[in-house]
Amino acid sequence: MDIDIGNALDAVAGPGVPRDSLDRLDGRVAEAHERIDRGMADDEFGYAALNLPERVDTAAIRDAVAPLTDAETVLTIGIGGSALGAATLTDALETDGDAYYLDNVDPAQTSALLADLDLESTALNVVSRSGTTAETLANFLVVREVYEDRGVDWTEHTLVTTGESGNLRDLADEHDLPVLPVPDGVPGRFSALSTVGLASAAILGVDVESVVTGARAERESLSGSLYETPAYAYGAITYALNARGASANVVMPYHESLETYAEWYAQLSAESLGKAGLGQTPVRALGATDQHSQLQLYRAGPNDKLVTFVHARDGPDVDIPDAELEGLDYLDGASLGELRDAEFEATEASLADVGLPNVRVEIERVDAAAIGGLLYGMEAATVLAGELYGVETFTQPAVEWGKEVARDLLRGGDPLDETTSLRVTRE
Ligand SMILES: O=P(O)(O)OC[C@H]1O[C@](O)(CO)[C@@H](O)[C@@H]1O
Repeated sequence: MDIDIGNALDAVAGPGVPRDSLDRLDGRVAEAHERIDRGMADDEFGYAALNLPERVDTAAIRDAVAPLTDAETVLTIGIGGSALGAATLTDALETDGDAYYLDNVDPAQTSALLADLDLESTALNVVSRSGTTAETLANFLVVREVYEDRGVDWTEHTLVTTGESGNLRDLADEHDLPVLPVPDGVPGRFSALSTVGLASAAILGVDVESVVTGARAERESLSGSLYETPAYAYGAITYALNARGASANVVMPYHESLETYAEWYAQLSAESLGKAGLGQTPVRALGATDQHSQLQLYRAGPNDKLVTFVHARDGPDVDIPDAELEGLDYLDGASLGELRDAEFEATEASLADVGLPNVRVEIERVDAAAIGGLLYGMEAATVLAGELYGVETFTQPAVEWGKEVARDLLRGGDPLDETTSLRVTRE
Protein backbone atom coordinates (compact mmCIF):
# COMPACT_ATOMS: atom_id res chain seq x y z
CA MET A 1 0.00 0.00 0.00
CA ASP A 2 1.08 3.58 -0.60
CA ILE A 3 0.46 6.42 1.82
CA ASP A 4 0.37 10.11 1.00
CA ILE A 5 0.40 12.23 4.16
CA GLY A 6 1.00 15.60 2.48
CA ASN A 7 -2.49 16.89 3.28
CA ALA A 8 -1.91 16.19 6.98
CA LEU A 9 1.08 18.53 7.27
CA ASP A 10 0.65 22.02 8.68
CA ALA A 11 1.40 23.56 5.29
CA VAL A 12 -2.09 22.40 4.31
CA ALA A 13 -3.98 21.30 7.40
CA GLY A 14 -5.05 22.92 10.64
CA PRO A 15 -4.62 20.93 12.81
CA GLY A 16 -1.62 19.79 10.83
CA VAL A 17 1.75 18.27 11.66
CA PRO A 18 4.84 20.48 11.13
CA ARG A 19 7.51 18.68 9.15
CA ASP A 20 10.10 19.26 11.88
CA SER A 21 7.71 17.64 14.39
CA LEU A 22 7.33 14.68 12.08
CA ASP A 23 11.11 14.39 11.84
CA ARG A 24 11.32 14.35 15.63
CA LEU A 25 8.49 11.82 15.79
CA ASP A 26 10.47 9.66 13.39
CA GLY A 27 13.02 9.22 16.16
CA ARG A 28 10.28 7.75 18.35
CA VAL A 29 9.18 5.57 15.44
CA ALA A 30 12.71 4.14 15.29
CA GLU A 31 12.55 3.27 19.01
CA ALA A 32 9.06 1.83 18.62
CA HIS A 33 10.21 -0.30 15.70
CA GLU A 34 12.99 -1.74 17.84
CA ARG A 35 10.39 -2.74 20.43
CA ILE A 36 8.15 -4.19 17.74
CA ASP A 37 11.10 -6.04 16.20
CA ARG A 38 11.94 -7.61 19.58
CA GLY A 39 8.33 -8.56 20.14
CA MET A 40 8.16 -10.23 16.74
CA ALA A 41 11.47 -12.00 17.24
CA ASP A 42 10.21 -13.45 20.53
CA ASP A 43 6.72 -14.12 19.11
CA GLU A 44 5.41 -12.14 22.07
CA PHE A 45 1.66 -11.95 22.70
CA GLY A 46 0.20 -9.46 20.23
CA TYR A 47 3.41 -8.75 18.32
CA ALA A 48 3.07 -12.34 17.08
CA ALA A 49 0.32 -11.06 14.77
CA LEU A 50 2.98 -9.37 12.66
CA ASN A 51 4.61 -12.78 12.10
CA LEU A 52 1.49 -14.32 10.56
CA PRO A 53 2.66 -14.01 6.93
CA GLU A 54 5.51 -16.36 7.85
CA ARG A 55 3.49 -18.55 10.22
CA VAL A 56 0.11 -19.10 8.59
CA ASP A 57 -0.21 -22.54 7.00
CA THR A 58 -2.41 -22.01 3.96
CA ALA A 59 -1.94 -25.63 2.89
CA ALA A 60 -3.42 -26.82 6.19
CA ILE A 61 -6.34 -24.41 5.71
CA ARG A 62 -6.93 -25.78 2.21
CA ASP A 63 -6.85 -29.35 3.57
CA ALA A 64 -9.33 -28.52 6.33
CA VAL A 65 -11.81 -26.80 4.02
CA ALA A 66 -11.46 -29.28 1.12
CA PRO A 67 -14.59 -31.28 2.10
CA LEU A 68 -16.60 -28.03 2.04
CA THR A 69 -15.45 -26.41 -1.20
CA ASP A 70 -18.45 -27.76 -3.15
CA ALA A 71 -20.65 -25.51 -1.02
CA GLU A 72 -22.37 -22.72 -2.93
CA THR A 73 -22.71 -20.67 0.24
CA VAL A 74 -20.58 -20.18 3.34
CA LEU A 75 -22.25 -19.02 6.51
CA THR A 76 -19.65 -17.75 8.98
CA ILE A 77 -20.81 -17.47 12.57
CA GLY A 78 -18.51 -15.23 14.63
CA ILE A 79 -18.29 -11.68 15.87
CA GLY A 80 -15.69 -8.88 15.93
CA GLY A 81 -12.31 -10.10 14.78
CA SER A 82 -13.76 -13.58 14.30
CA ALA A 83 -15.93 -12.32 11.44
CA LEU A 84 -14.64 -8.98 10.16
CA GLY A 85 -11.35 -10.21 8.68
CA ALA A 86 -13.08 -12.96 6.73
CA ALA A 87 -15.84 -10.58 5.66
CA THR A 88 -13.29 -8.01 4.48
CA LEU A 89 -11.77 -10.67 2.21
CA THR A 90 -14.96 -12.16 0.83
CA ASP A 91 -16.59 -8.75 0.34
CA ALA A 92 -13.52 -7.37 -1.43
CA LEU A 93 -12.54 -10.31 -3.63
CA GLU A 94 -14.16 -12.53 -6.24
CA THR A 95 -15.67 -15.64 -4.67
CA ASP A 96 -17.09 -18.89 -6.13
CA GLY A 97 -20.24 -18.57 -4.06
CA ASP A 98 -22.09 -16.44 -1.54
CA ALA A 99 -20.69 -15.45 1.84
CA TYR A 100 -22.98 -14.61 4.72
CA TYR A 101 -22.07 -13.62 8.25
CA LEU A 102 -24.05 -14.00 11.42
CA ASP A 103 -22.07 -11.55 13.54
CA ASN A 104 -24.88 -10.03 15.51
CA VAL A 105 -27.87 -11.15 17.57
CA ASP A 106 -30.77 -9.88 15.55
CA PRO A 107 -33.67 -12.34 15.42
CA ALA A 108 -35.15 -10.70 12.31
CA GLN A 109 -31.86 -10.90 10.40
CA THR A 110 -31.17 -14.46 11.52
CA SER A 111 -34.66 -15.68 10.64
CA ALA A 112 -34.65 -13.99 7.25
CA LEU A 113 -31.22 -15.32 6.37
CA LEU A 114 -31.97 -18.89 7.41
CA ALA A 115 -35.32 -18.85 5.59
CA ASP A 116 -33.49 -18.23 2.32
CA LEU A 117 -30.54 -20.60 2.76
CA ASP A 118 -30.36 -23.98 1.04
CA LEU A 119 -28.65 -25.77 3.91
CA GLU A 120 -27.66 -28.77 1.76
CA SER A 121 -25.32 -26.48 -0.21
CA THR A 122 -24.28 -24.30 2.72
CA ALA A 123 -21.00 -24.70 4.62
CA LEU A 124 -20.90 -23.47 8.19
CA ASN A 125 -17.71 -21.99 9.67
CA VAL A 126 -18.15 -21.29 13.39
CA VAL A 127 -15.34 -19.03 14.60
CA SER A 128 -14.47 -18.02 18.12
CA ARG A 129 -10.99 -17.67 19.63
CA SER A 130 -12.32 -18.03 23.20
CA GLY A 131 -15.06 -20.45 22.21
CA THR A 132 -17.32 -18.80 24.80
CA THR A 133 -18.70 -15.69 23.07
CA ALA A 134 -22.42 -15.51 23.78
CA GLU A 135 -23.53 -14.15 20.42
CA THR A 136 -21.55 -16.74 18.46
CA LEU A 137 -22.67 -19.72 20.54
CA ALA A 138 -26.30 -18.53 20.56
CA ASN A 139 -26.35 -18.10 16.79
CA PHE A 140 -24.69 -21.49 16.31
CA LEU A 141 -27.28 -23.26 18.48
CA VAL A 142 -30.09 -21.59 16.51
CA VAL A 143 -28.56 -22.49 13.14
CA ARG A 144 -27.83 -26.05 14.24
CA GLU A 145 -31.47 -26.55 15.23
CA VAL A 146 -32.62 -25.27 11.82
CA TYR A 147 -30.33 -27.81 10.11
CA GLU A 148 -31.87 -30.52 12.31
CA ASP A 149 -35.44 -29.32 11.71
CA ARG A 150 -34.81 -29.56 7.97
CA GLY A 151 -33.27 -33.02 8.27
CA VAL A 152 -29.82 -31.89 7.13
CA ASP A 153 -26.87 -33.37 9.02
CA TRP A 154 -25.18 -30.19 10.27
CA THR A 155 -22.05 -32.10 11.28
CA GLU A 156 -21.39 -32.85 7.60
CA HIS A 157 -21.40 -29.12 6.79
CA THR A 158 -19.59 -27.60 9.76
CA LEU A 159 -16.02 -26.45 10.31
CA VAL A 160 -15.00 -24.96 13.64
CA THR A 161 -12.18 -22.43 14.12
CA THR A 162 -11.43 -22.05 17.80
CA GLY A 163 -8.92 -22.28 20.65
CA GLU A 164 -7.85 -25.30 22.67
CA SER A 165 -10.65 -24.91 25.22
CA GLY A 166 -14.12 -23.43 25.64
CA ASN A 167 -17.69 -24.39 24.79
CA LEU A 168 -17.05 -24.41 21.04
CA ARG A 169 -14.06 -26.74 21.36
CA ASP A 170 -16.15 -29.01 23.58
CA LEU A 171 -18.96 -29.08 20.99
CA ALA A 172 -16.48 -29.82 18.21
CA ASP A 173 -14.93 -32.68 20.20
CA GLU A 174 -18.36 -34.04 21.17
CA HIS A 175 -19.48 -34.19 17.53
CA ASP A 176 -16.04 -34.97 16.07
CA LEU A 177 -16.13 -31.83 13.92
CA PRO A 178 -13.11 -30.66 11.88
CA VAL A 179 -11.35 -27.93 13.83
CA LEU A 180 -8.88 -25.31 12.67
CA PRO A 181 -6.71 -23.82 15.44
CA VAL A 182 -6.59 -20.10 16.11
CA PRO A 183 -3.08 -18.62 16.12
CA ASP A 184 -1.39 -18.47 19.52
CA GLY A 185 -0.69 -15.00 20.88
CA VAL A 186 -2.80 -13.19 18.27
CA PRO A 187 -5.77 -11.10 19.46
CA GLY A 188 -8.91 -11.62 17.37
CA ARG A 189 -8.81 -8.21 15.67
CA PHE A 190 -5.30 -9.00 14.41
CA SER A 191 -6.16 -12.48 13.08
CA ALA A 192 -7.44 -11.76 9.57
CA LEU A 193 -4.25 -13.23 8.06
CA SER A 194 -4.69 -16.55 9.86
CA THR A 195 -7.15 -19.46 9.92
CA VAL A 196 -9.66 -17.04 11.46
CA GLY A 197 -9.81 -14.79 8.42
CA LEU A 198 -8.72 -17.13 5.63
CA ALA A 199 -10.81 -20.31 6.05
CA SER A 200 -14.16 -18.97 4.83
CA ALA A 201 -12.43 -17.21 1.96
CA ALA A 202 -10.62 -20.44 1.03
CA ILE A 203 -13.89 -22.38 0.92
CA LEU A 204 -15.13 -19.82 -1.60
CA GLY A 205 -12.07 -20.09 -3.83
CA VAL A 206 -10.28 -16.90 -2.79
CA ASP A 207 -6.54 -16.96 -3.61
CA VAL A 208 -5.53 -16.92 0.07
CA GLU A 209 -1.92 -17.66 -0.86
CA SER A 210 -1.76 -14.32 -2.69
CA VAL A 211 -3.40 -12.59 0.27
CA VAL A 212 -0.52 -13.86 2.41
CA THR A 213 2.05 -12.95 -0.26
CA GLY A 214 0.79 -9.37 -0.22
CA ALA A 215 0.95 -9.29 3.56
CA ARG A 216 4.50 -10.62 3.45
CA ALA A 217 5.56 -7.81 1.11
CA GLU A 218 4.21 -5.25 3.57
CA ARG A 219 5.98 -7.09 6.41
CA GLU A 220 9.25 -6.72 4.51
CA SER A 221 8.75 -2.95 4.34
CA LEU A 222 8.91 -2.56 8.14
CA SER A 223 11.90 -0.36 9.00
CA GLY A 224 13.06 2.14 11.58
CA SER A 225 11.65 5.14 9.72
CA LEU A 226 8.15 6.33 8.88
CA TYR A 227 9.60 7.79 5.68
CA GLU A 228 10.44 4.26 4.45
CA THR A 229 7.47 2.32 5.82
CA PRO A 230 3.94 3.23 4.65
CA ALA A 231 2.38 1.40 7.62
CA TYR A 232 4.44 3.38 10.11
CA ALA A 233 3.75 6.63 8.25
CA TYR A 234 0.05 5.98 8.73
CA GLY A 235 0.36 4.96 12.38
CA ALA A 236 2.52 7.98 13.15
CA ILE A 237 0.43 10.58 11.31
CA THR A 238 -2.87 9.42 12.82
CA TYR A 239 -1.26 9.52 16.28
CA ALA A 240 0.25 12.97 15.66
CA LEU A 241 -3.03 14.38 14.34
CA ASN A 242 -4.92 12.92 17.29
CA ALA A 243 -2.45 14.66 19.60
CA ARG A 244 -3.31 17.92 17.79
CA GLY A 245 -7.07 17.56 18.08
CA ALA A 246 -8.20 15.11 15.41
CA SER A 247 -10.34 13.02 17.71
CA ALA A 248 -11.95 11.01 14.90
CA ASN A 249 -10.60 9.18 11.89
CA VAL A 250 -13.09 8.92 9.03
CA VAL A 251 -12.11 5.91 6.92
CA MET A 252 -13.59 6.49 3.48
CA PRO A 253 -12.88 3.90 0.81
CA TYR A 254 -13.99 4.79 -2.74
CA HIS A 255 -14.96 1.20 -3.54
CA GLU A 256 -18.07 -0.68 -2.47
CA SER A 257 -15.86 -3.76 -2.17
CA LEU A 258 -13.88 -2.08 0.62
CA GLU A 259 -16.82 -0.97 2.75
CA THR A 260 -16.34 -3.90 5.13
CA TYR A 261 -12.61 -3.11 5.33
CA ALA A 262 -13.59 0.19 7.02
CA GLU A 263 -15.61 -1.81 9.55
CA TRP A 264 -12.66 -4.14 10.17
CA TYR A 265 -10.32 -1.17 10.68
CA ALA A 266 -12.78 0.41 13.12
CA GLN A 267 -12.45 -2.55 15.49
CA LEU A 268 -8.69 -2.79 15.01
CA SER A 269 -8.16 0.86 15.90
CA ALA A 270 -10.81 1.31 18.59
CA GLU A 271 -10.12 -1.91 20.50
CA SER A 272 -6.34 -1.50 20.28
CA LEU A 273 -5.91 2.21 21.03
CA GLY A 274 -9.03 3.19 23.00
CA LYS A 275 -7.49 3.01 26.47
CA ALA A 276 -6.58 5.24 29.42
CA GLY A 277 -8.66 8.08 28.00
CA LEU A 278 -6.77 7.92 24.70
CA GLY A 279 -7.65 6.84 21.17
CA GLN A 280 -9.26 8.14 18.02
CA THR A 281 -12.89 7.43 17.14
CA PRO A 282 -13.08 5.47 13.86
CA VAL A 283 -15.90 6.59 11.58
CA ARG A 284 -16.93 4.44 8.62
CA ALA A 285 -17.79 6.29 5.44
CA LEU A 286 -17.98 5.35 1.75
CA GLY A 287 -17.05 7.37 -1.29
CA ALA A 288 -18.59 8.71 -3.45
CA THR A 289 -21.88 8.05 -1.61
CA ASP A 290 -21.06 9.92 1.59
CA GLN A 291 -20.15 13.06 -0.29
CA HIS A 292 -23.91 13.36 -0.40
CA SER A 293 -24.41 12.76 3.30
CA GLN A 294 -21.40 13.55 5.52
CA LEU A 295 -19.09 15.75 3.45
CA GLN A 296 -20.99 18.88 4.53
CA LEU A 297 -19.85 18.20 8.12
CA TYR A 298 -16.32 17.29 7.09
CA ARG A 299 -15.81 20.51 5.10
CA ALA A 300 -17.86 22.97 7.14
CA GLY A 301 -17.98 21.40 10.60
CA PRO A 302 -15.25 21.41 13.26
CA ASN A 303 -11.70 20.51 12.22
CA ASP A 304 -11.68 17.78 14.87
CA LYS A 305 -11.08 14.81 12.59
CA LEU A 306 -8.98 13.44 9.79
CA VAL A 307 -10.30 11.69 6.73
CA THR A 308 -8.47 8.61 5.43
CA PHE A 309 -9.27 8.04 1.78
CA VAL A 310 -8.73 4.50 0.48
CA HIS A 311 -8.42 4.30 -3.29
CA ALA A 312 -7.39 1.71 -5.88
CA ARG A 313 -5.64 3.19 -8.89
CA ASP A 314 -6.86 0.54 -11.29
CA GLY A 315 -9.91 -1.70 -11.60
CA PRO A 316 -12.93 -2.65 -13.71
CA ASP A 317 -14.77 0.21 -15.39
CA VAL A 318 -18.05 0.96 -17.13
CA ASP A 319 -18.53 3.57 -19.88
CA ILE A 320 -21.28 6.14 -19.37
CA PRO A 321 -23.49 6.37 -22.46
CA ASP A 322 -23.36 9.82 -24.05
CA ALA A 323 -26.04 12.03 -22.51
CA GLU A 324 -28.24 14.33 -24.48
CA LEU A 325 -29.19 15.99 -21.19
CA GLU A 326 -28.40 19.70 -20.87
CA GLY A 327 -25.78 20.43 -18.25
CA LEU A 328 -24.47 16.85 -18.18
CA ASP A 329 -22.16 17.31 -21.18
CA TYR A 330 -19.20 16.78 -18.84
CA LEU A 331 -20.19 13.10 -18.63
CA ASP A 332 -19.94 12.60 -22.39
CA GLY A 333 -17.27 10.03 -23.15
CA ALA A 334 -16.53 9.52 -19.45
CA SER A 335 -16.76 6.30 -17.47
CA LEU A 336 -18.05 5.52 -13.98
CA GLY A 337 -14.48 4.99 -12.81
CA GLU A 338 -13.40 8.36 -14.19
CA LEU A 339 -16.38 10.00 -12.50
CA ARG A 340 -15.53 8.27 -9.21
CA ASP A 341 -11.85 9.25 -9.44
CA ALA A 342 -12.71 12.86 -10.27
CA GLU A 343 -15.02 12.99 -7.26
CA PHE A 344 -12.42 11.36 -5.03
CA GLU A 345 -9.75 13.91 -6.02
CA ALA A 346 -12.22 16.78 -5.78
CA THR A 347 -13.27 15.70 -2.28
CA GLU A 348 -9.66 15.35 -1.21
CA ALA A 349 -9.00 18.88 -2.51
CA SER A 350 -12.20 20.19 -0.94
CA LEU A 351 -10.98 19.11 2.51
CA ALA A 352 -7.43 20.36 1.94
CA ASP A 353 -8.97 23.66 0.85
CA VAL A 354 -10.40 24.15 4.37
CA GLY A 355 -7.41 22.66 6.15
CA LEU A 356 -9.10 19.45 7.23
CA PRO A 357 -6.29 16.91 7.50
CA ASN A 358 -6.63 13.96 5.15
CA VAL A 359 -4.47 11.02 4.17
CA ARG A 360 -4.53 9.01 0.95
CA VAL A 361 -4.08 5.23 1.24
CA GLU A 362 -3.68 3.73 -2.22
CA ILE A 363 -3.41 0.24 -3.63
CA GLU A 364 -2.88 -0.65 -7.28
CA ARG A 365 -6.17 -2.56 -7.56
CA VAL A 366 -8.54 -4.47 -5.30
CA ASP A 367 -6.97 -7.91 -5.59
CA ALA A 368 -5.83 -10.61 -3.15
CA ALA A 369 -2.25 -9.40 -2.74
CA ALA A 370 -3.27 -5.76 -2.30
CA ILE A 371 -5.88 -6.63 0.32
CA GLY A 372 -3.36 -8.77 2.16
CA GLY A 373 -0.95 -5.85 2.15
CA LEU A 374 -3.63 -3.42 3.29
CA LEU A 375 -4.69 -5.66 6.19
CA TYR A 376 -1.10 -6.23 7.29
CA GLY A 377 -0.15 -2.60 6.81
CA MET A 378 -2.98 -1.35 8.99
CA GLU A 379 -2.17 -3.94 11.67
CA ALA A 380 1.44 -2.74 11.72
CA ALA A 381 0.26 0.88 11.74
CA THR A 382 -1.92 0.15 14.76
CA VAL A 383 0.88 -1.64 16.61
CA LEU A 384 3.16 1.33 16.00
CA ALA A 385 0.49 3.79 17.14
CA GLY A 386 0.04 1.72 20.29
CA GLU A 387 3.75 2.09 21.05
CA LEU A 388 3.51 5.87 20.51
CA TYR A 389 0.37 6.17 22.71
CA GLY A 390 1.98 3.92 25.32
CA VAL A 391 -1.15 1.80 25.69
CA GLU A 392 -1.74 -1.95 26.05
CA THR A 393 -2.44 -2.43 22.32
CA PHE A 394 -3.35 -6.10 22.48
CA THR A 395 -5.89 -6.34 25.28
CA GLN A 396 -9.52 -5.16 25.52
CA PRO A 397 -10.50 -5.20 29.21
CA ALA A 398 -13.17 -2.52 28.81
CA VAL A 399 -15.45 -4.88 26.89
CA GLU A 400 -15.83 -7.25 29.83
CA TRP A 401 -17.97 -5.05 32.16
CA GLY A 402 -20.97 -5.06 29.85
CA LYS A 403 -20.65 -8.78 29.14
CA GLU A 404 -20.84 -9.61 32.83
CA VAL A 405 -23.88 -7.38 33.36
CA ALA A 406 -25.65 -8.89 30.33
CA ARG A 407 -25.07 -12.34 31.78
CA ASP A 408 -26.44 -11.17 35.18
CA LEU A 409 -29.51 -9.66 33.54
CA LEU A 410 -30.16 -12.90 31.64
CA ARG A 411 -29.88 -14.75 34.92
CA GLY A 412 -32.59 -12.48 36.35
CA GLY A 413 -30.23 -10.03 38.02
CA ASP A 414 -31.42 -6.68 39.36
CA PRO A 415 -31.72 -3.72 37.01
CA LEU A 416 -28.66 -1.54 36.84
CA ASP A 417 -28.30 1.40 39.17
CA GLU A 418 -25.57 2.97 36.97
CA THR A 419 -28.16 4.22 34.50
CA THR A 420 -30.98 6.71 34.97
CA SER A 421 -34.10 7.05 32.88
CA LEU A 422 -36.13 10.04 31.65
CA ARG A 423 -38.61 8.69 29.16
CA VAL A 424 -40.25 11.03 26.66
CA THR A 425 -43.25 9.57 24.89
CA ARG A 426 -46.01 10.87 22.64
CA GLU A 427 -49.26 11.22 24.54
O1 LIG B 1 -13.20 -14.79 18.87
P1 LIG B 1 -13.98 -14.61 20.12
O2 LIG B 1 -13.28 -15.11 21.34
O3 LIG B 1 -15.38 -15.15 19.98
O4 LIG B 1 -14.12 -13.02 20.38
C1 LIG B 1 -14.81 -12.25 19.43
C2 LIG B 1 -14.51 -10.80 19.65
O5 LIG B 1 -14.88 -10.39 20.99
C3 LIG B 1 -13.84 -9.62 21.56
O6 LIG B 1 -13.10 -10.45 22.41
C4 LIG B 1 -14.39 -8.44 22.33
O7 LIG B 1 -15.41 -8.87 23.17
C5 LIG B 1 -12.98 -9.17 20.40
O8 LIG B 1 -11.70 -8.77 20.77
C6 LIG B 1 -13.02 -10.42 19.55
O9 LIG B 1 -12.62 -10.17 18.20
